[in-house]
Amino acid sequence: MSDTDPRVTPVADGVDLPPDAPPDAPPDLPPDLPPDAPPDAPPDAPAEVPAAPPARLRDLFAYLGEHRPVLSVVVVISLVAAALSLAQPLAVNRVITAVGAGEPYGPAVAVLIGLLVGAGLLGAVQQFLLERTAEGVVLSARRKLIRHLLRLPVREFDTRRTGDMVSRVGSDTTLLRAVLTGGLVDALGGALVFVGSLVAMALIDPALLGLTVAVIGLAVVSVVVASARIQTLTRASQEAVGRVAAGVERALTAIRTVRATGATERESDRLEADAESAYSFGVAIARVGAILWPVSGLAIQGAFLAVLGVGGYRVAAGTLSVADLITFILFLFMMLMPLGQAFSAISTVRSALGSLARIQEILDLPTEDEDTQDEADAADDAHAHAHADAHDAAVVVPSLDRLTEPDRLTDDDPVLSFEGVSFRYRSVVRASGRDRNADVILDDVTFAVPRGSTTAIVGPSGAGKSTLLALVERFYEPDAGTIRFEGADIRARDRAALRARIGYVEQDAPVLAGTIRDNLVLAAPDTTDEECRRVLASVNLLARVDQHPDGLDAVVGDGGAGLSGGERQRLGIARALIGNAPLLLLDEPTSSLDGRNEQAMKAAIASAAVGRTVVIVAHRLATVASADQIVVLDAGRVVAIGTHSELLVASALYHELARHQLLV
Ligand SMILES: Nc1ncnc2c1ncn2[C@@H]1O[C@H](COP(=O)(O)OP(=O)(O)OP(=O)(O)O)[C@@H](O)[C@H]1O
Repeated sequence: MSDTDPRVTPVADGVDLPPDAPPDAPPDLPPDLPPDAPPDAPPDAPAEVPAAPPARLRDLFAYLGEHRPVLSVVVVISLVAAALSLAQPLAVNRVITAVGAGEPYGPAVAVLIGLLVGAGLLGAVQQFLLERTAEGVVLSARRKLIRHLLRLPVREFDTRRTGDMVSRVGSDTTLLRAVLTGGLVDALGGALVFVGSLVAMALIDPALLGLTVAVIGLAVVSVVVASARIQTLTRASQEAVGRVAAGVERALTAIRTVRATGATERESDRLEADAESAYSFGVAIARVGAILWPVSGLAIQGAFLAVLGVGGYRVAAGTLSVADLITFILFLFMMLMPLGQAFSAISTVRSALGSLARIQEILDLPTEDEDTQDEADAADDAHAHAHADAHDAAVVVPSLDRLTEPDRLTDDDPVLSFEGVSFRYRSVVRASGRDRNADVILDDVTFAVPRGSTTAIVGPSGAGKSTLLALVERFYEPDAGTIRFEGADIRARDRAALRARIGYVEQDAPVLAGTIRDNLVLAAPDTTDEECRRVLASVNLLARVDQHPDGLDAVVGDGGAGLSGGERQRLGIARALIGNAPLLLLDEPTSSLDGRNEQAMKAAIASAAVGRTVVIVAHRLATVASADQIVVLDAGRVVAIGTHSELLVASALYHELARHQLLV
């Protein structure tokens, strides 16, 4: 990365901390890093969602609430330890007084040693409990995030970067640990020591105490002001870490393309720039932290010197005893210790709040089941649509009250039907702000899929074929129209129950990292090996699996590395078959298959079709020429429906597609 690259303008230079900046204002980013846009967002990154509001202390305490019993124990321990500490100067006073008076001082020394050992032991127990609870806080934050992330509407994954979400689970949660280990609970016990010391010092010499408080007050004010910046900077730093993770994920998932296009250096430079950005925010945090240390150091030294000077003068003047001055100074240090802890607790809590905002941002999103956004948008659109198309009788929007009960279905009723379905991707509409009609992906789509049939959907790339399948799976909701499955509007069915009745093989990544068996039994973990082998044989994959010494335990990497495109797709079909769902949605890969693979794919589809209804998005007409019906989609509209031979005559577009694929 060159020094002149504007993207790596050291943030440490840009992130100056104007004293009058509001606590939650974003740091002054370099000119090309506007606060509302992620620095270095790659041009192909999905539209970023706006940043969530900063987290509050109340949100943080919600995480500690689960651990209330053990934290109560810790607080009690820390209060007892504080009391033991507070008693130490008094014991010292007794020792000095006894020595001065020539009395036996052994018992006083024994008490002092007892106090020291007791405080030390309690400290160890407290430390362990705190560390364990801190791990518990991280664990519960991770659990919540994982549970929530995996249940977000599919729509959210269109606009968020995977690596950034991974980083929230891995890195942001870790910062929560510091809240407990970084002194918050210590500070509670410390508060007792602090107040106790203040009282003792006030009793010994109120004037000296006034002097001490004045010196320390200055330090407290500067620490509180500076720590507000830490929260803002930590948030920015964690955003940068999220971008690094997202960038690494982007590059690694397309590593072959990156290598083949000679983009390795550029990708590497870009990632390093993101890493430098994280570094720069880290340095800015360190700078603020560095201000805190001398401030607390100065407070300690200043208060000590002031007390020593003025107290020494008063001892000389005979208005204060030596034992009282020493006791006062011991209490002074006792008071300063928790103050130092409080300083560090303030900054760690601020850091944690910075990260917590990123965690909360995800947790505040509605899950797929709670989500009403699509429905609300769809209602808006249906309204607008009704106005625009009032004259267009072709757009049929059946209402839910026309539902057919599934148990009243006859064999002649279609298993699946689209009735006047229209759809646009919300992310595109929101991000572009363009004329919404320009983004219509499906427009008044109507067709029925007879029970037991194989229905192919064909059409040019981008016609909306895969989107049709995504709507059946309820990854998105239609803006208008109704999709019925087994007679019922799919919106009236529970998503999980609906999906359990449908086998879905997606186009791009039908294989998960893991073993062949892991992949097969994803939907039905109890499936036996015999059943796995039977299904693999039906999609013509058994011989391939048996070639491998590990058989069903053979590992396939991320994205199915180790299998060919056709094999991955057939493994996906096998997985869908194992669930034994009555409807199979199959999105055929776009890549050209060789003759043998094409035959294997045709055989797999034929096997899948036995006793089932199959809807297959087909890019290669040869694989679906024998389908019972073929739906031709063009720019989101159904332009023809028929069999292969009918369409060759009736549909110019189909004829054209067939001609290109040398089928006529
Ligand atoms: N998640 C998404 N967010 C926004 N737009 C999308 C999304 N998925 C697809 N699109 C757009 O919707 C249109 C239809 O895409 P779809 O994948 O359904 O087409 P397709 O007919 O299956 O194409 P292909 O044959 O190339 O697979 C395309 O213009 C595509 O860019």
